[in-house]
Formats: sequence, structure tokens, C-alpha cells
Amino acid sequence: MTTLHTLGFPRIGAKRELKFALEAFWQGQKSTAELLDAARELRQRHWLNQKAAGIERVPVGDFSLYDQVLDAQILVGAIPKRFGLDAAALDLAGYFALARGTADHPALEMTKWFDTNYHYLVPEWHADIAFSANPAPLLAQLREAQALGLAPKPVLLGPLSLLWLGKTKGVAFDRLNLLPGLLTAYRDILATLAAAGADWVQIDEPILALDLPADWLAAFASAYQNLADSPAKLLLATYFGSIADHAALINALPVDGVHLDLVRAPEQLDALLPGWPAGRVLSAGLIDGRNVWRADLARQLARAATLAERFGNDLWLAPSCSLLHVPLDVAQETALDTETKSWLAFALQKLNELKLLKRGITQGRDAIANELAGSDFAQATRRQSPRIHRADVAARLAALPADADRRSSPYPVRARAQQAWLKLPLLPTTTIGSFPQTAAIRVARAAFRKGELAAADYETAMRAEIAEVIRRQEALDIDVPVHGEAERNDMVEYFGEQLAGYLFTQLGWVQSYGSRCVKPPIIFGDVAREAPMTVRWSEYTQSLTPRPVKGMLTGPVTMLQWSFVRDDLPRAEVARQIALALNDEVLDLEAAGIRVIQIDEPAIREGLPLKRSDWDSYLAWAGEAFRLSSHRIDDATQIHTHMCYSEFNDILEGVAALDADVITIETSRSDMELLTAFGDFAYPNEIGPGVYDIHSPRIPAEAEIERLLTKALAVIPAERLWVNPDCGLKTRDWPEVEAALANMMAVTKRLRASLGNKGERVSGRG
Ligand SMILES: CN1c2c(nc(N)[nH]c2=O)NC[C@@H]1CNc1ccc(C(=O)N[C@@H](CCC(=O)N[C@@H](CCC(=O)N[C@@H](CCC(=O)O)C(=O)O)C(=O)O)C(=O)O)cc1
Ligand SMILES: N[C@@H](CCS)C(=O)O
Ligand SMILES: [Zn+2]
Repeated sequence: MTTLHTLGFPRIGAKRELKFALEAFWQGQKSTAELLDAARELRQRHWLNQKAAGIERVPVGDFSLYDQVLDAQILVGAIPKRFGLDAAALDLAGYFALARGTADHPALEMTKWFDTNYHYLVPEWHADIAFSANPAPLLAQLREAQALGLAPKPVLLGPLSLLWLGKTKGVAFDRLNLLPGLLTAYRDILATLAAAGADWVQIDEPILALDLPADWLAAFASAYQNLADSPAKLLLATYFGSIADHAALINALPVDGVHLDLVRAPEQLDALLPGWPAGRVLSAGLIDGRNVWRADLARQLARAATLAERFGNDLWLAPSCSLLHVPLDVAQETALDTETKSWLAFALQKLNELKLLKRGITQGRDAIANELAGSDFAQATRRQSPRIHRADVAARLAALPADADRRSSPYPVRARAQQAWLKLPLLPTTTIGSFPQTAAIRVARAAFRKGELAAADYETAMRAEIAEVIRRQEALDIDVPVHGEAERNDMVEYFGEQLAGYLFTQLGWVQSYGSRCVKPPIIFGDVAREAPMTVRWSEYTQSLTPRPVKGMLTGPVTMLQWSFVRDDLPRAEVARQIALALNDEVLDLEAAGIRVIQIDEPAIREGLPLKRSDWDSYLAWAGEAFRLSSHRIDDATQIHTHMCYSEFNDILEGVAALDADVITIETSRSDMELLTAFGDFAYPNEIGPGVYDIHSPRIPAEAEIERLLTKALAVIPAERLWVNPDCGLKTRDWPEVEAALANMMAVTKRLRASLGNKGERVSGRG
């Protein structure tokens, strides 16, 4: 009979219990035992949720106190020497030192998990690293699940993906040299898990969805040959894309089962099935683990039934990938109308969809006739809903001139017009937008939302916050201040709430990194701006200072990437709709006298398709959408953009093609590595490489900032260099922010003096 399983489950908790337990622990308000209890309680609740929904093999090892890739590093004893910690004796202080850094040790670098908004901690590979199996924490969780009478399936990040996702440090070397030692650790771990009763182990190798070099593909064959005598059966899990290009390799691997993402890449079955080894389990990922739309049950049942005919007991059904990337339970959403709710499925609803598919296969269609009718009805109402299609949006897009995404003049001309009024000093300073989202701000917003604080009082509180933010930036002498984003719950959700075509949830939390979560809004229909969204806040801010205030918007690609997007329209088309809505806002800001405007695009790299063959078309429409958002603005209005948390080396031309006047970009955690590439490529416009990492509570010393800025000056002409932190400061507290920015300003002023030009920049006049 078909087996139901999941690859991973959300771990933060319906009410973000894990977040609050972690943050209380970090603040010394919860003991180690209390934090571990909270974690155990969540794990058990989630396993039981899955069991109740008919999931027969629950995952173990998908839960983490911070990040599953960090846990995978600890599991194989791969802790960078610089921390001076022993994996086998790691306590919580050590664990969080790796994740969050300490006064002496910067945290592990953090970057995006494939094309998701989840961030993982990047392994640091040294040529002399000695791996050793450290299975005790995973084993303890396995026993917890067994004690609940469950049939758990441990989940490991596979050896090749773990190596690939890390970065080499020190003298350059080939990461594949580390494979033999790493495999010894995996063999030990598999033996220990099997001895503890795990008959199946899931090994995730998501890098198989990428274009891999030949030596890495060859390493898959040898690595899995090495693990072939594993006493536990191995389920090789792939997701986020097709592995069809590697069909022959995959079919020859000595593994007992393979999971395929049949939502993202349904066509890969045709490539894989002809050579599928007899007796190998197919885990069919039929339910979308990356989006929130209710499955078309009839369609999925037809697919599942065909597979069941061929595979019989060797068919497993699952979501397409871990459910980490979707919210937990749509039933908790009390503010959504019944029709809208009927279109949606969060993690718990997706489990139910799997259960229905199994019932349909084993007992026949009639056994789920009502549910099939319900699903058909929901698909039909969604397709036909008048709330989804807007003729005005379509007409406006159709009427755009061919050059709507071009500024009227090239950058050098614009730079002159901008410097003429901005009169900025050399190495102008700015921040990325947000200032600390203090408890007071969030409490005020929570009260406002509950109706306990009147709109006017909320407005007054936010204005007071803005005034304070301006006062502090003036005291620091920052050249281009911002309003601080106090009024925003989140840089995407905030805009989603104000745009037509978007829905938002009350409890639709998805983990972004560590304890930090986001509530991605849901794009369900055509997007349009109903009314100005940020203008009054920016206008007010400008009234407080003679300095040029930078207005702050989230760009179309990021609005798309960090939302759940409708699946009935190409993403490019949705991006164009958002771009026009933002263009309305840009023009209104400009008219209101806000003539420096940042259009954040931190997610542009994350949205890059996993296969290189799809890159050009993505970069073309993403770039067009970005540029379209500043359609028709004046040369003298300076457009900034900002990007963070990604490797940008691959897409420098695409980044340059956005033609923003200034880009502020995260670089400090990677020690300005990116800048070398920007220098080689001769990035044409202005650039502000982040001079310190804002995701760590560490205050960067002046010497550190100076070292990074000096490195930047070696590759970027001083006339085009800006000085700023890596990203927004919303997660930090004020003492840290003021100390860090004061150091940044002191270094900048020293460097300006040493560059011998304390007056206006000359760049724009060249
Ligand atoms: C820049 N980043 C972002 C990403 N994705 C986004 N959608 N947004 C981003 O900004 N991806 C990449 C990075 C990831 N970085 C971060 C950084 C910080 C957070 C974060 O702090 N998230 C908050 C939740 C933010 C939010 O929605 N706040 C709301 C609700 C606040 C709240 O919890 N209120 C309480 C009451 C008040 C209290 O007691 O504190 C309540 O309602 O119960 C708001 O401000 O109104 C987090 O807490 O995790 C995310 C990604
Ligand atoms: N303007 C945003 C960008 C974050 S990527 C902020 O400062 O938080
Ligand atoms: Zn950022």
C-alpha cells in the first residue's frame, strides 16, 4: 500500500512559540531546560499533527533550534576551528555562538537556501578539517519520536549538498577533496541510526536540481557507492527542480528510493521512469510545498493513481519539498472570507490532501467523492472570480511604450543632475532604511490592529519615532537620512496590505532565519495601487530635516519573490503589474519633493532560476520590472537599490542592467569578496558595499570598517563609493546601532580627509 510521508515540517509553531522561547533564552529570561522543553513540545506536537493526518513516516532531524544546515555541520563534527569548540561537547552557548557570533567571533555567514526566502548558515571548509560523526542529538530526537509510537524517518542533508553549500576558507582547494573523510562520518551516522531502529533514512541532495560540474556528478556515483552497504535503506530526496539531466546517473545509484518534486518539474518523470530500477521506491512530490494554493485533487488523484498502478507498494506520496516554506494552518485565519479560504492550503491542509489522495487510490474515487467535488468547486470559483481580473490593469500594461523601462538619460548625465542639488561629500553615508523595530513600536502596532489604539494615536506614535530617528541620524551626521520604517510590519507585507490583488494572513508565519519570521502576503489577483502608500510618511520626514531624505519602497521582484504568487499567470506578468503600482508611488514621492528613492531588491538573486538556461529570460523580465517602476522620473531624482544575503557574482551584468544610480549591497560577511568581481566587471554606477554585518549583535570596530572600506577603495573609484551598513537595522537595538554607525562615520571622515577632498564629489561632473 502507498506510504505517506513528509520531507520536513514547519518548526516555529502556530504562534511562533519557538521564536519566543529562543529570544527569551537569549535575553536570559529562560533557562536551557526551559528552551529545550519548548523545543521538545513543538517537535512532538508537530509529529502528532502529522500522525493525525495519516502521515506514516514522520521526519526526524528537520527540527532545529536555529538552522538545519548548521545542525548538519555539527552532526559531522565540522565546526570551524576559529570558534575553538568541540562538536561532541557543544552546549547551547556554543551552538548559538556559531549561529549568531560573539564579541570575538563573527557568526557563520548566512545565505539563501536555493530560491527560497529561508537563510542557512554557510559551512566553512578548511583543507585540514577532520570530520567525525556526532549523532547523539539526532539520536535523541529519533528516540523521542519512537517513544510516541511513531515510525520516524531521520533526515540528513546529503554529503554532496553539504559540501557544495559550504565555502572554502584559507588556501584555495577543491571541496571534493573533503569527501572521503566526510563519507566516513556519514557511514558511522547511518550505522548508528539503523542500530537505533531507523529502517529508512532520507538523504537530501537538493543540489541535484542545479547544473552540476562533471566532477561533482561523478562524485555522486562514488559517494553513494561508498554508502551502498548502509544498514538503513536510503531515500534520496531531490526538490525545487528537475533532475532529468542526471537521469542515467540517478537510476544507477545504489539507493532504495528517490523523491522527485513533481510540482516544480512534473516532466522529469518521463526522463527517469524508463530506467527506474525494479524495487526502488518512488516518492512522488505531488502536493506543492512552496505555495499555498489548494491542490486540484482530481488532477493529482489521476497522477497518483497512474503511479500506483506501476509502483504498487513502492509508491510513496509526499509534498514536493519540506513544508518549512509554507505557513501551518489556514483554519486559524479568522479574517479571510470563506471563499478565499477555500482556495488555500497551508501545511496541515496539505497533509489532508495527501491523505485524500491515498484514500482515493486505495478505496477508489467514490470514497472521496465529496472532497473531489469540493476541490473542483474551489478551482472553478477561483478561475471565475471577478475579484481576480481587472481590465484597467491589463489596459495600462498594454498601452506602455516600448521604452517605458528606460530612464531619459544615461547615468553620467543623471549623476551630474543629481550631484548639482544633492551636493554630497565624497564617500556619502546612508543606511539601508530600517532602524530598530523596538518593542514599543510593535506593541503600539499590535494595539492599533486590535482596535485598542486609535488610528490618530498610532500615527502620532510613529511620527514621534520618525522624529527621533531623524534626530539621531543628524547627530551622527549621516548625509542621506531615512525615516526608519517604524510604521512597517515588514517590507513586503506592508505594501501587500495596501495593494489591490493581495491577501494577507494573521498567523501565516514562515521562518526566514533563526527566530525571525515573515508572513508572506498572497497575490491572488491583478495588482494595482489604490492610493499613495508611503508619501505622507516621507513628506513628514523631509519636513524635519534639510538633508535629502531617502524614500523607501520594496521593488517588484522582491514583492513577487517574498509573496505567495498566483499560479494562473506568468510571474513576469505579475511583476509588471507590481512595477506599475510602484511607479505610481515613485512619481508621487518625486512630486512631494522626495528625490532620492530606494527601490529595494534584496530578492533579485534568490529569484534566479536554478538552471542557467533559464537565467537570461528571468534577468530580462526582472530587470524590466525594476526599471519600469521608475518610469517617467526626472534625471535629477536619484534611484537607489539595495541587495543582500546572496552571491551576486553570477549576475553582475543583470544587477548593472537595473541602471539604479546607486546600489547598496551586502558584502561584509564575505569580506568584500563581491567587490573584486564588481571591480573586474567595472560596475558603471555608484555603489555602497556594506561595511558591517547587521545580523550580529557585535559592534564593528573602526579598524574592521576601515579595512573593508580600504579594500573597497582599491576596486571602486572614490567618486562612486558610498558608505553604509550591509542591510536594514530593524533587528538591532539602539545602543548597538548608534555605536556601530558612530564607528562607521568616524572611519568615513578619516578616509575623506586622507583622500584630500572634503568638499563636493566630482564624479557627476566628469
Ligand atoms: C530583509 N529580510 C526580509 C526578508 N523577507 C521579508 N519578507 N522581509 C524582510 O525584511 N527576507 C530576507 C531578510 C530576512 N530578515 C528578516 C529580518 C527580521 C525579520 C523580523 O524581525 N520578523 C519579525 C516579524 C515582523 C512582523 O511581521 N512584525 C509585525 C508583528 C510583530 C509582532 O510579533 N507583534 C506581536 C505584539 C508585539 C510584541 O509583543 O512584540 C504580536 O502581534 O503578537 C509588526 O511589526 O507589526 C519577527 O518577529 O520575526 C524577518 C526577516
Ligand atoms: N529597506 C529594508 C531593506 C532590507 S533588505 C530595511 O532597511 O530593512
Ligand atoms: Zn537587506
